[in-house]
Amino acid sequence: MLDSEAKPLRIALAGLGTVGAGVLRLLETNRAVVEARAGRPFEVVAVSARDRHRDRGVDLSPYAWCDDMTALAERDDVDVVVELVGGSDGPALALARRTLDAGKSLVTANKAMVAHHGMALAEASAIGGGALKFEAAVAGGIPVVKGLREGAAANAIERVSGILNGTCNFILTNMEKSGADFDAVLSEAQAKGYAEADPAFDIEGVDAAHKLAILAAIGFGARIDFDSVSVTGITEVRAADIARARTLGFVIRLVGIADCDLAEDGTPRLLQRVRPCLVPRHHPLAHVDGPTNAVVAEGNFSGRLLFQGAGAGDGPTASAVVSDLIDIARGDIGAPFSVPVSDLVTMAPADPGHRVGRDYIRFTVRDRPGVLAEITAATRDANVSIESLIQQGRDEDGGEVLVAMVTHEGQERCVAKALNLLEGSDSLTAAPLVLPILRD
Ligand SMILES: NC(=O)C1=CN([C@@H]2O[C@H](COP(=O)(O)OP(=O)(O)OC[C@H]3O[C@@H](n4cnc5c(N)ncnc54)[C@H](O)[C@@H]3O)[C@@H](O)[C@H]2O)C=CC1
Ligand SMILES: N[C@@H](CC=O)C(=O)O
Ligand code: NA
Repeated sequence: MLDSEAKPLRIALAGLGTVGAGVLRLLETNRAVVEARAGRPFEVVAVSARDRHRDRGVDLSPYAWCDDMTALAERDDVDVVVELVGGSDGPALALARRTLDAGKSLVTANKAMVAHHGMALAEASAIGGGALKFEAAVAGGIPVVKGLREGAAANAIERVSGILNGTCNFILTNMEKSGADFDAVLSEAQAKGYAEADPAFDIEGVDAAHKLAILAAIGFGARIDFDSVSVTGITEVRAADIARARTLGFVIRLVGIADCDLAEDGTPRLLQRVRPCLVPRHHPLAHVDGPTNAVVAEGNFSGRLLFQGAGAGDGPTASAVVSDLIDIARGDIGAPFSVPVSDLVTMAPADPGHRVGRDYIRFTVRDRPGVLAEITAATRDANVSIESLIQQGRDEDGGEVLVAMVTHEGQERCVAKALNLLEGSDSLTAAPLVLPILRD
């Protein structure tokens, strides 16, 4: 219940784009419910963005305007700064550091900044005493940071995986359903506010990698290691791959997976990868469509946990930002990751070569005799066993055809060796595309 005598939570907001304007709208619409749950009034004191006069569909007149966003951190009338500007470095990072160094709390949706600087920010938060919260940074509106940090806290987490980028999922599912063109669907995702300011972060898989690195840190109690995430985006996936995958009983989704291996001396190693995968049609991730995200966490006592919901867009992301503000208003300023930053372990990256799995491999080849023999000689010499092979169509000009194969289970290093043997071959017109097949 709202205590009318309680001190208001005084908020400054930097960034008034898709998410920032969404936060102001949510606070206007849901003020009563938000304040009742927080037990305190919420007062937005000041705001900052690039353009004061842009029409955002929200009334900015009640709030002080700051041209210099980093000055928000110095204001005596502010308890918490909400950073919704974006960019791993630059003004967003300067604001975040100054906020935490001033002992104030920081709420951010900026996964790029948390993936690159999360450890330093967590240290600043521990020293200054302000909270560091970033629920909106991972899978938008899905309460997965809280879910892992609190709900699954009793478990050793064995694996975290999921569909972590709404833009890519929107593109892949639209290409699958309507045969739409990649660029047209990307423009639609941008218009709907799902994409990053630079959509290359989305389609090249980097945004999903940012989120995976954060989830891995929370799940495994490890220091964030963004640099060791192996990343492949969706730019090389063609409509023809989606069609062939469908024929074989799969859909294509961009999936991030983080799990552990034991090195020979028994120390745990971390494997983090983002790749377009073939997902069997009966798998729960195959039904995650449009901008929806889903995170699967495997706990040693809870079993498989599935978190699913809107991963992008103004409303869902604003919902996550304001839930962090409610936590801060209630006095929850606990460790931003699952344990205090000084207790997070450093995990070296694992070598994926010995991992066993099945792959879809698509070759783009010249339409001439002997090409298939060349490919199968390479797979034979690398000990890659082929389960099925489709060669379809012939270019009208007789130039290029696609050959798609699915392998039997085998070590990843064998597939890498086969591709190595084919490198530089005059029969291939482009680098082969390898899409792992997700297990159940
Ligand atoms: N759009 C979405 O669905 C989601 C976005 N996020 C994250 O939320 C953050 C904000 O994203 P959006 O609202 O989509 O971005 P946006 O591009 O719509 O808005 C960014 C805002 O920051 C301001 N800004 C940018 N650079 C500035 C600078 N140098 N000085 C002053 N103001 C500056 C812009 O004027 C604008 O008001 C990003 O970190 C993004 O990754 C997180 C989850 C979902
Ligand atoms: N660009 C991101 C926005 C949310 O994090 C996405 O598409 O998922
Ligand atoms: Na979230």
